[in-house]
Amino acid sequence: MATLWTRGIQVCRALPRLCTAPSVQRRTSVRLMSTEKDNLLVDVDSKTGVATMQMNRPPVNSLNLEFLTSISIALEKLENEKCRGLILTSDVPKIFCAGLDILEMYQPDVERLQVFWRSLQDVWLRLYGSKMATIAAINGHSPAGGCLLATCCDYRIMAPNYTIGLNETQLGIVAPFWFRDTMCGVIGHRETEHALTLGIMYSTEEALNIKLVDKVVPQDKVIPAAQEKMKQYLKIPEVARQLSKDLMRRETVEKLRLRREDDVAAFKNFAVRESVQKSLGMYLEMLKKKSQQKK
Ligand SMILES: CCCCCCCCCCC/C=C/C(=O)SCCNC(=O)CCNC(=O)[C@H](O)C(C)(C)COP(=O)(O)OP(=O)(O)OC[C@H]1O[C@@H](n2cnc3c(N)ncnc32)[C@H](O)[C@@H]1OP(=O)(O)O
Repeated sequence: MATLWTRGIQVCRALPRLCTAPSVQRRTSVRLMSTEKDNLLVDVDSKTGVATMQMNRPPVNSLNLEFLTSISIALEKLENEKCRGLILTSDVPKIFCAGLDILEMYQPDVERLQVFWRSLQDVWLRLYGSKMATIAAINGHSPAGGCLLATCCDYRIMAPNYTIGLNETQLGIVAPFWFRDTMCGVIGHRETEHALTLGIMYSTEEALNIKLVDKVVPQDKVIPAAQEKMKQYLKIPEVARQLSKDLMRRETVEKLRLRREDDVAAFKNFAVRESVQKSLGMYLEMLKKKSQQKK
C-alpha cells in the first residue's frame, strides 16, 4: 500500500483565489495535507490503483470552504493520476459527514458564501462525474451534505445504528436541484419527494429498505466490504464501465455545469433571507444545547 500525500495545499483567505495547486511527489509515500491539519487522508494502493479517502475534520466532518477545497483538489489529483477506484470514508468515530458547515451559511460574508457554494459544486461535479469507481463506506451518521457525498458514489455500504438522509427542510432550507437529482438517481422520484419534503433522516435499516444504501455490514467490516465490492467494479473492462456511468450521469452533470452561476445566485439570495437566517440560528442553538447536555 502506497500513500498518496498532498503537501502544501495553501488555502488562502484572500478571495477569490483560494489555493495554490499542491505539489505531488511520486514516491512510495506521498501525503495529501491541508492547512487545517491532516483533515483528509488519502491512501492509494499502487497495485490496484484504488484510493481510500478518509475525512478527518473533527468533531463531525462538517464541510467548510477549506475542507471542500481540499476534497476537490484531492479528487482532481486522483483523477489525473488515473486512479481506478475510490473508497470514501471517515476517520471520525461515529460520523461519516455532518453535511455543510452551517457556520458558513449563518451570518455569512456574502463573497465567501458564494465561493463556498462554488467549491461544493466543484466537489459534486468531480465526485458525481468521476471516471473512478466510487464506493461510500458509511461508517457514521450522514445527514444532508454527507448524504449527498454518499449518493454521489456508485455504491454505498453502511454500518448499523446510524442515520442518513437529506434533512434540509428541517433546518428551514431547501436541497437544490442537483442534490435532488442525485438522490432521485438512487431511490427514484416518489421516495425522493417524500424524503425531501419531510427532511427524513433514515436509520441504516430503513435506508437499506428504500435502497438508499446497498449493503449493511458491521462497523468493522465496512471498509473490507467496500474493498471486496471494488474488486467487482475493477474486473469490468475500464472503458465500458466508465462510459456506462457517463451515460447514466452526463445529463445531470451537464445541467449543473450549464447553470452554475444561476445556482450560486439562487443559493446566495436564499441564504441571506431573514427567515432562513432565523431558522439556521435556531437550528445551531438546538445543536449547541444538545451538545452541551452531553458534556
Ligand atoms: C429555491 C431554492 C434555492 C436553493 C437554494 C439552496 C439553499 C441552501 C441549501 C443548503 C444545503 C445544505 C446542506 C447541508 O448539509 S446543511 C447541514 C445539515 N446538517 C445537519 O443537520 C447535521 C447536524 N448535526 C447533527 O445532526 C449531529 O451533530 C450529528 C448527528 C452529525 C453528530 O451528533 P453528535 O452527537 O456526535 O455531535 P454533536 O451534535 O454534539 O455535534 C458536535 C459539534 O459539532 C457541531 N455541528 C454538528 N453538525 C454541524 C454542522 N453541520 N455544521 C456546523 N457545526 C456542526 C455541533 O453544534 C457541536 O458543536 P459544539 O460542540 O461547539 O456545540
